[in-house]
Amino acid sequence: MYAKVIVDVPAKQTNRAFDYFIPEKLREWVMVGSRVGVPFGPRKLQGFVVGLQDHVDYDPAKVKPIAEVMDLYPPLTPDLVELASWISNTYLCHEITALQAMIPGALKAKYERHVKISDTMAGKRNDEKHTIGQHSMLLPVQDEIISYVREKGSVEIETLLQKFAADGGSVKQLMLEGTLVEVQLIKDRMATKKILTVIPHEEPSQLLEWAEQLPGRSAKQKEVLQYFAERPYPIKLSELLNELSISASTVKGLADKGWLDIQEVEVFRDPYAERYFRRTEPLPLMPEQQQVFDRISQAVLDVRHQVFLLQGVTGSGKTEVYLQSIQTCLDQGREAIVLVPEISLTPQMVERFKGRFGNLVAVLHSRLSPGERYDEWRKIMLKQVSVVIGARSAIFAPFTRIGLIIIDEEHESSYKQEESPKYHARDVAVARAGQHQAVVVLGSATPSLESMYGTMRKNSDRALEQMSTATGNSYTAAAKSDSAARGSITAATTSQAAWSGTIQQQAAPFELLTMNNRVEGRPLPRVHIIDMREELREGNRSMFSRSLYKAIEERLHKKEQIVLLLNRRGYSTFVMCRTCGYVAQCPHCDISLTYHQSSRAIRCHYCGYAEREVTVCPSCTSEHIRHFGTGTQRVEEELSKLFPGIRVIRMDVDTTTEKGSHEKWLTMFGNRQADLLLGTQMVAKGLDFPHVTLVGALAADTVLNLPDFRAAERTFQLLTQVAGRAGRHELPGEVYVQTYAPEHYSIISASRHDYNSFKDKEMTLRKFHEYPPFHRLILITLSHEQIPLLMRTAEALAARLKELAQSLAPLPIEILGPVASPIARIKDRYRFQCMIKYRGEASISGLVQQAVASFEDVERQHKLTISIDVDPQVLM
Ligand SMILES: Nc1ncnc2c1ncn2[C@@H]1O[C@H](COP(=O)(O)OP(=O)(O)OP(=O)(O)O)[C@@H](O)[C@H]1O
Ligand SMILES: [Zn+2]
Ligand SMILES: [Zn+2]
Repeated sequence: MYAKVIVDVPAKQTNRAFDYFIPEKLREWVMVGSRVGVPFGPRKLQGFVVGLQDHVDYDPAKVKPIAEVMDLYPPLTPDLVELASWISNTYLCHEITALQAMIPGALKAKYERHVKISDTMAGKRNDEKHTIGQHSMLLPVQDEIISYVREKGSVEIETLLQKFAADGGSVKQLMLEGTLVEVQLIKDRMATKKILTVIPHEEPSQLLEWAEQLPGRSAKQKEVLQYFAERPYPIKLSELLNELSISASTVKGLADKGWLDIQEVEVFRDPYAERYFRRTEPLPLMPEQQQVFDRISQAVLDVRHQVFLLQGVTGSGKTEVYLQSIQTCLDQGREAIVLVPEISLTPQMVERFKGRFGNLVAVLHSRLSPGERYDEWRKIMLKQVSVVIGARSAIFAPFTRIGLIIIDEEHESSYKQEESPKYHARDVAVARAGQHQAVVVLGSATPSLESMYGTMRKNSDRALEQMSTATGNSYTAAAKSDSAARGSITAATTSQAAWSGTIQQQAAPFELLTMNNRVEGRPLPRVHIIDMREELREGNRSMFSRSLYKAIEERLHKKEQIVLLLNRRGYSTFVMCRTCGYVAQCPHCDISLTYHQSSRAIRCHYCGYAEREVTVCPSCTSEHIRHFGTGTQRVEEELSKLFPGIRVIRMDVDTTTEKGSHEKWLTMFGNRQADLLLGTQMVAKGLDFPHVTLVGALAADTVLNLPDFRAAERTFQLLTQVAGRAGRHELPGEVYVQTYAPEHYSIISASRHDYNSFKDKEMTLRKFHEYPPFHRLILITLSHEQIPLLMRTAEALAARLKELAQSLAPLPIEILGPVASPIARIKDRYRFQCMIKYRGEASISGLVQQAVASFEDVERQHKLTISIDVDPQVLM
């Protein structure tokens, strides 16, 4: 038997599977998805088994054996292995990068250099050691070193050198003469947590009998046996000691007699262990909810792969539909994955799922410690749970019987990962659901235009797609030919250049489901647009319009609650000299520094560079330096000036870094310990507080000015979402939107809760400008320290792309650029970009791969980087 293994080296030369022989003793253990240790050139590396086969078509003597298997159960399921290959093809990343993204950080390999006693020495006495040819005297310290290593089996070199620090030379000597040999071990970054546990393995009657036999002075031991006779269950050693006020030696004495067992038992680090979740029952559904639920649950029951786009206004009760659909899925004995944006993975959200499904739910988010994350993941692995709720990467949960995948707030840009693998969780979800004949529900009040387009797509795209797949295949040969074998390892025959698996490259059209009403017929809040230019003309220079000011005052009086959104990205946070116009810039990036009031420092958000605040202009020495404070901090100050005694909770990156802080603030707000919740986008999503009757958006339109074709869409989404926080329960809500662009269609549509008019207008514009979703984009960013080389390479790459695009003539492919990136320098590296615009669902990955491959030498020799982003969300 042979295994195909992808090794732990993200490089072009190793981006394919290598063949290894499976030794007899490992046959039972090696499966598709196993982690294995394999010899690779002079090293030993971790790798993933991606395939098994009976024979190889070349001299089997050249195939090296697998050295070890890392896990009892493979950490990846076969469908995930296939998905990794799809991701690598779709998003143009190394396959190992995709595989690594699917397992928890705790399982990433840690390579350790150890020494052990050489095989020839193993059976001998220390003083029988031989150096080359001659017998040598054994120094006492060498004797000690050998005995130490012998006892331990193997010792990390670092540890050994530390222990025998004074005699480092002796260690080296022993290694040189071959008494000690170096071995490389592959270890996990994190071990499972084990706790000493006392286990009674005999009947209570037997325990009592033994208690009788004990002499009188062993009263404590008697007590322990009696304790277990009454309560014959395992208990943590520490707990037992505590409970009976005894010492460990008492219990150990009993264990030595064989009357009790003390064992290390694996425990799960559970971040929610101390929390109690009140059980909830399914609510009787509203008519619109019922219709939607019927469609979804029928597809689940039919075991039919279908993607639904659920467009439901804020407060229409989407979550209840998710919960009941999941129940259908669980009743069928299948599993469900729920993705929510990191930022809205709030305690409120977790509570709703834990409340309904209790211990069947695992939670995965980035605020867990690596240990907690690992343990939640293992609960999935060991099938102790059937629902996982988590951020983006939870789409890789190692379930094997997926029936339903839900993506809440599907329009969120955070579903796209910005580092390699640069996948979009929504597209991965559709692919994975296809593997399982599962249902996908994309839910949002403001669906992305991409998903909306998915419901409009006709089969005419098919023809185009088939055409391009055929062309894509012609690149397979090119990719194959450059696969130089390494050492004695022979290249596997499969090439990864063109997708040939079972995942459909193009899914069937999505089905649109809508819910236009809030539950129990509650009205959507009334939205007022405030023209801030008008305010200025009337002499109001404050950041609050007169009407918003009055509205806040009124809520404070009525003891109702307020949510204020400040979209920080567009707000002035820089340091400027009012005399000469100097703006403090990062010396390493082309970006202005941000003022942080709490630390009185100015910082770069890209590279972390920081300096103390300036009081004198470095350019003209004027003292008229103006600090435009971090948006939210300044608003907070202003609020307490205008409304003395107002209780404000501020939520932004500065106040939510600490673990659990998110939860703390929201609980406080929920308990009405504050009047006003002020924050960045964090306050816009998913929150459901009954006493919030007023929502204000300060500087609503700042995103509109960003150089991004999605600016209008993002503005519309953000305003609709934040407006949706008001009046969700009995009390009706009201919203104030302050803007300098009151006539913009995104703001007008949002104020009327009119998704369709926004969508129609925006679709028309996108189509006209040939932007997504009608065309697709691939962004290629090149960076280097020197402009001339960078420019030359960027131009050559663009030319190469154009040349290759020519050969696909009937397909409309446009190569734009190269141009300097909107942020032209980051961390002292200049940046240029090329954009590829193309039609249809065509896969042009082969073309891009081939073009980029011709610049590999430049990349290596000059440390130039070329990064590829398929379907980019951020164009900076
Ligand atoms: N069938 C129902 N009967 C009574 N109350 C319901 C029903 N369905 C949902 N609700 C309640 O209505 C409120 C709004 O529901 P939910 O938060 O699920 O809306 P949503 O569509 O997810 O909104 P958003 O997009 O703003 O997050 C919640 O408090 C929820 O408990
Ligand atoms: Zn100045
Ligand atoms: Zn910087």
